[in-house]
Amino acid sequence: MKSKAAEQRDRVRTALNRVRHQIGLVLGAAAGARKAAAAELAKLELEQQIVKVGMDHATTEQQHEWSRHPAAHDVFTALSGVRGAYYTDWSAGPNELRELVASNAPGPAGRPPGEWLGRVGHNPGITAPGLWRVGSVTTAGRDIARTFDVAVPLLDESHLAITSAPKTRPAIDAIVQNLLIRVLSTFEPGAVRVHLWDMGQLTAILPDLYPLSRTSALTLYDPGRLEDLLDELAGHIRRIHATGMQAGHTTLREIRRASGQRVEPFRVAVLYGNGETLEPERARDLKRVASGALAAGICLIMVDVPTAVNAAVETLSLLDDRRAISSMTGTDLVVDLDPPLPSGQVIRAAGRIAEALIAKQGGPRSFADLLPTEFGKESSSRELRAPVGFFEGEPVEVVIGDASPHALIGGPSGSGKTNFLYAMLGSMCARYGPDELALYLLDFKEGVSFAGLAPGRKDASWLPHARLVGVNVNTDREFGLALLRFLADELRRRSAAAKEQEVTNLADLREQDPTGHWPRIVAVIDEFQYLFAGRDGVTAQATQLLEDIARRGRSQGIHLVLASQDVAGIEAFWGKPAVFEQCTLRIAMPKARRVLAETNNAAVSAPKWHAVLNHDSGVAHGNQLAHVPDASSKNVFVDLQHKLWEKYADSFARPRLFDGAHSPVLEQFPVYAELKPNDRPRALLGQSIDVTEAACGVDLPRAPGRNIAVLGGATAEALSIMDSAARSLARQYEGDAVEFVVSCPVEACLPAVRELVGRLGNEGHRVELAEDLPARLAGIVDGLSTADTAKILLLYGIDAALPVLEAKAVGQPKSGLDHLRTVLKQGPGHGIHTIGWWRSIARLKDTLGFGGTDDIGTWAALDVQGNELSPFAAGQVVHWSPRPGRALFFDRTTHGAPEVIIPFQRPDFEGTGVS
Ligand SMILES: Nc1ncnc2c1ncn2[C@@H]1O[C@H](COP(=O)(O)OP(=O)(O)OP(=O)(O)O)[C@@H](O)[C@H]1O
Repeated sequence: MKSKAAEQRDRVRTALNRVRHQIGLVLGAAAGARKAAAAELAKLELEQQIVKVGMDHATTEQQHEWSRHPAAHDVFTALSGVRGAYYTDWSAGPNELRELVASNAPGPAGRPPGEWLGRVGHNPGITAPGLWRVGSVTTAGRDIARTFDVAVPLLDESHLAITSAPKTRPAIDAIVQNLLIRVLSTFEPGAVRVHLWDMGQLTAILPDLYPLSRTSALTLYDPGRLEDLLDELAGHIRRIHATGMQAGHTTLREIRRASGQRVEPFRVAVLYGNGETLEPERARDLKRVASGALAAGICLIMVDVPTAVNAAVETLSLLDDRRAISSMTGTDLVVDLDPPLPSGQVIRAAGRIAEALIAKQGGPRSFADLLPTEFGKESSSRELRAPVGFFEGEPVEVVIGDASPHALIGGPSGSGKTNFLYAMLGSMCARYGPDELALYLLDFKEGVSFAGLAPGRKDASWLPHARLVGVNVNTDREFGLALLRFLADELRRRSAAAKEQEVTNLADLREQDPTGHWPRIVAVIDEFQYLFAGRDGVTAQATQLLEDIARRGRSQGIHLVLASQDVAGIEAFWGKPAVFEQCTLRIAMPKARRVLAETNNAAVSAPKWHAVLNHDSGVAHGNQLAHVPDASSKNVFVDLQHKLWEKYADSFARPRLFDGAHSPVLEQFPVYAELKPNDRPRALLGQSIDVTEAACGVDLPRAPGRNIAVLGGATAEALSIMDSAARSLARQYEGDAVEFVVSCPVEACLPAVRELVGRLGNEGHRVELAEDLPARLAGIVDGLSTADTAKILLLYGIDAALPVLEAKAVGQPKSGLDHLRTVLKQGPGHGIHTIGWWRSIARLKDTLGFGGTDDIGTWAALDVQGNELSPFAAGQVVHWSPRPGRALFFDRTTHGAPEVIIPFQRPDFEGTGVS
């Protein structure tokens, strides 16, 4: 019998064995699970490895290694299953992609080159293909069905950034050139412009496209001047943005869609960098351009330019010279790049596009192309708008209105400024009738550039829009001043009318006052810098008036067009920024300096017979290049003028012609012809330098001081003034109601004087050529108190008579000079007026003695200096530079300051020896 203890031990042992068994079981299960897990892990690792490398991409050794894996069979079976299923789904994928590319990259954008290369595109550029082919991707399987096209968006969709791999420049050039020729071949010529910049080279960038470089379709930039390209692009962006904003659009695409017109070409700018970051300023500019470019139809293709831009960018990273990774297809797919298009074919294609573009531009257009089919159909109520030239066949317009009220035109001599003015005036006059546009034309140049616009001897026609034509005014700056004064007066008149109608601009005034005559006024002043040619009163007044007109003319429809040959003209503005700033329309002829903004060099490179038009104060983005047709050749403008003249001449008055080279003729002066006997005779001395044709005259009432002194040694002018004064007075007295007493001690002048005496006598007047002047004066003084007949004393060269006058006759208390002084002092009150010619001021002073200058109430000075005249002009400073054919005239009763006049041309007569 087992002891109790033994039994207990057996029980424990048994229990322990059971536990051991259980533990063994658990451990066995755990080991099995672990093994299974390890196998699963190995299987998954294998699967991962296979997926990573690709079932078909493994090397033979790899394949072999995999096949030795215990799970190889399972894994390959599973993966083949998955892949099979996937490819069953994907079988439609390549096709879908092909169709997608085909529909978004039609024609040259995506089709093989044989179908289009060498043909000129027809797409007008209102819309653009969305994608442009660069290559293809073939997915695993290597069967044709799994190859699909790869294309990138460009133009207004996305930029493209290309990153090179070593030795891939030719491959990159091929990508870029293929893309560019696809783009260029898609659109009609002119619809796309390509800009090329390569940091490393100037000339050898994509040479196959060079045939296009003689057109605007291709522009190359200096390697060191990326800023030029960026500035230009920034300018386009700003301009397009501004145009779009006005019409309520934010992108060029919207503007095109809304207007149905291309408006602006697409632009593709290719930037070749070197993989290094740009200098900070350029990088900033580039970022700025890139962010606004797409909305303006500008696309950047950046090669190795590692600047992150804040805009849509697709990427192509080259793996080698045939393959790349594209952001369009993701990193798993390798793009097989299209091979370069055959160089010869690209050159030919570029050549054809260039020829088509040149042909389309139609070569130089003619003046007739600027003219509308029907004349005078436009209203100038809001603005004046007229084409002045062409760019690539498209008209380029000048706009003068509230936004661009005044124009500044600059260009060196011979650059075509005058021609431009003619083109502009012709184009405007053909569009706007004389009721809509009134011209005031002034040319300070020597020559007669505007003379043909007024009726002439050879051609009786005139430009009906012209109200005033001033030529040969280079010495008559006062005429410029007169024009400015006239414009300032007109400005006031218009302001007053606007105020009365409670409006603020011309358009509204015309609306409120439809029967009023409110044409837009354009005042053209060629070589305007002459206005500022001296440090004198003319310059000061001209500056003030010009500033006033420039500032306020805008809203009253008074516009200045200031032209100048050289920098001097513009320098005249220094210190007068108001005028300069108001000239927001700038027109720079080739090589013009300072007309455009300082950093804007467009005029430097402008070709002959072109002009850079800029409505934005000369800032680069406002540049518009235009070929200006020849408007100045024989009969070109004249033909238009004849047509306009026939149409309007009956209803509009002829313009006033002021020709500084011609003295006026008294007999041809309407004021002279209209003179009749009257109580207040008026002596005409010459022509006023004024916008309206006015004679300047001296009233000779019976009042003290009403004598006239002609001062200076310029004989011809002095005779002229004496002559016109006498003849005009003669017409205002009945036959013998006046007596002319004439004296002329100057031998050389006697024939002229005798001629006048004869003429006055023939007209029935009492006229006496006094031989003994002292005696005659004594007689006049004696008869002063009883004088009833008016007397005009015409005393030529009194200074020559002074010795005789000073001598006292024996027994006489008074000399002839004393009598003369009495006549000068008391005569006018009794209707006895002296018109005397002193050849020097000193002699006049001698004549007057200590009695002061009051008896000389009016004078006309010739070749005497201004400072000598002060005592006769109430002590004021007198600016006067004597010049032939002009006199300085002052009438104490009517003038604040003296004015320049033009003595009349004395009728020719024989035998005077003085002319
Ligand atoms: N667009 C053009 N096409 C053909 N010929 C032109 C053109 N522009 C100007 N010309 C010719 O060039 C010459 C000089 O032109 P224009 O008189 O207009 O120059 P300018 O700049 O006014 O010179 P200047 O200030 O010396 O008068 C003229 O004989 C004119 O016929």
